[in-house]
Amino acid sequence: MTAHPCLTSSSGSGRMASSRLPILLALVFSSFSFVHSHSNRVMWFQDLFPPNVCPINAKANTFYGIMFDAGSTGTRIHIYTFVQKSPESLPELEGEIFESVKPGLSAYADQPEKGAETVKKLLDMAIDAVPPHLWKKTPVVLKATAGLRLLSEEKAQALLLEVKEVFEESPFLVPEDSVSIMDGSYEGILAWITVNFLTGQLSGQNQHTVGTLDLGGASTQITFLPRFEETLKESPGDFLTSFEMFNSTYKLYTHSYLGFGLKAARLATLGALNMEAVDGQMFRSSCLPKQLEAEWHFGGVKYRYGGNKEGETGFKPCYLEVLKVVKGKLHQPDEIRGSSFYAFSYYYDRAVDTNLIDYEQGGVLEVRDFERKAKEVCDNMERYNSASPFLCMDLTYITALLKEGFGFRDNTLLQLTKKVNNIETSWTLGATFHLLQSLGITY
Ligand SMILES: Nc1nc2c(ncn2[C@@H]2O[C@H](COP(=O)(O)OP(=O)(O)O)[C@@H](O)[C@H]2O)c(=O)[nH]1
Ligand SMILES: [Ca+2]
Repeated sequence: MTAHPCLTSSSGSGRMASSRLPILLALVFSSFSFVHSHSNRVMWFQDLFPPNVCPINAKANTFYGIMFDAGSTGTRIHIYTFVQKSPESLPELEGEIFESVKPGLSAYADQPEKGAETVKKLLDMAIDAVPPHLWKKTPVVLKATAGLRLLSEEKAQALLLEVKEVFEESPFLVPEDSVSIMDGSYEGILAWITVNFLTGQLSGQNQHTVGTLDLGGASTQITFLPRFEETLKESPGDFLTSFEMFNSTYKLYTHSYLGFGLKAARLATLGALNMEAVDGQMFRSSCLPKQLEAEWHFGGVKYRYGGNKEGETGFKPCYLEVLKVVKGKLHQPDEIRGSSFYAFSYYYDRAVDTNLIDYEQGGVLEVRDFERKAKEVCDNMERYNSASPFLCMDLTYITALLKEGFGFRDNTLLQLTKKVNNIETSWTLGATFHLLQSLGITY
């Protein structure tokens, strides 16, 4: 029996999202979201369309791009669908299938084959999602971020090599350099491209671009388009990068701070970052519940940590501890103090965890909202015991990073966003545009 072309199958709980986003015109959205929970599930529209007009599989002008984000805390696949309506028009982004696994590749530092296996499982989703006749034309790329940057060259390369083999055994197009560690400055720029593309700021005449803040597990990025001459003059040279996209050149301020992601900051606060032979040693902090004693695995290393049994706990001593991690370590461009930023990843997750924003909707916060919440959590540590024991430390770190690290004001506005028009706000979309452009497929 021939399968209906609308029939897709999925190996996990992948999410299919779609939104049509013409690139240079005003945005018109028609979106839906769909959750696969079993394999071989029929798409919602199977009965609505005869096979020859199936809206996804039957389009001759549909093409795909597969981008893996090998982050420090997880590996994610983003399968983007594009549609070119006529030879003259620019392709539109139609939708995204997204799935993730934990832990990230760096947790397999000593078992690279096992690490690559997690990538293979995700790639099987793409086999189901992309019609077979397009496999050969669909590029697949993996870019690793801070988790792999922190591993030794040898261990990182062994992981990348195994992943490359998985790609080469797949039916997809494997471009040169398909598996690599991404330069930190690209991480910020590509996320900035994604957010500003999705919010329509890269099209038309009046572009009011927004700055972006990404807080990962091991590194954090800040990116914006400087408007003031002083910013260009006063920023260190390697914080400014020119980038060409959609026929425009953007001179962006961007920096990736390695070791300043949320989880790396936990280790730094505990005094355990970059420590050799930490096995058995107990790290204590006033940011943790007094009686707590536990173990934590990060980047393939086991850490023992606990509260200040006898000493102080609460926001004040915690803030002082965290301050040591950030104070004087980050560049503070004056220009950003009064502007607003899009913030995602762990900024978003911790705001959701503490009911500052809704998980689906996101929301707008001021920097001081994180501080207020940090005080509430740290000064009532036992009440928040059910959530992560690191909640107080995480919120205090976010507060210190924003205020003392980047130099934001208490009332600086943060637009907390996970998705725009059903597409994940991740650097992966910007990276896919860049990839398609470099392959001459589009843009
Ligand atoms: N909005 C969004 N957040 C993501 C995505 N992928 C990862 N994150 C968030 O990124 C954080 C983890 O950072 P990770 O990428 O593992 O660490 P990094 O290597 O230091 O960047 C978590 O808060 C995740 O929720 C995504 O596709 N979209
Ligand atoms: Ca990341």
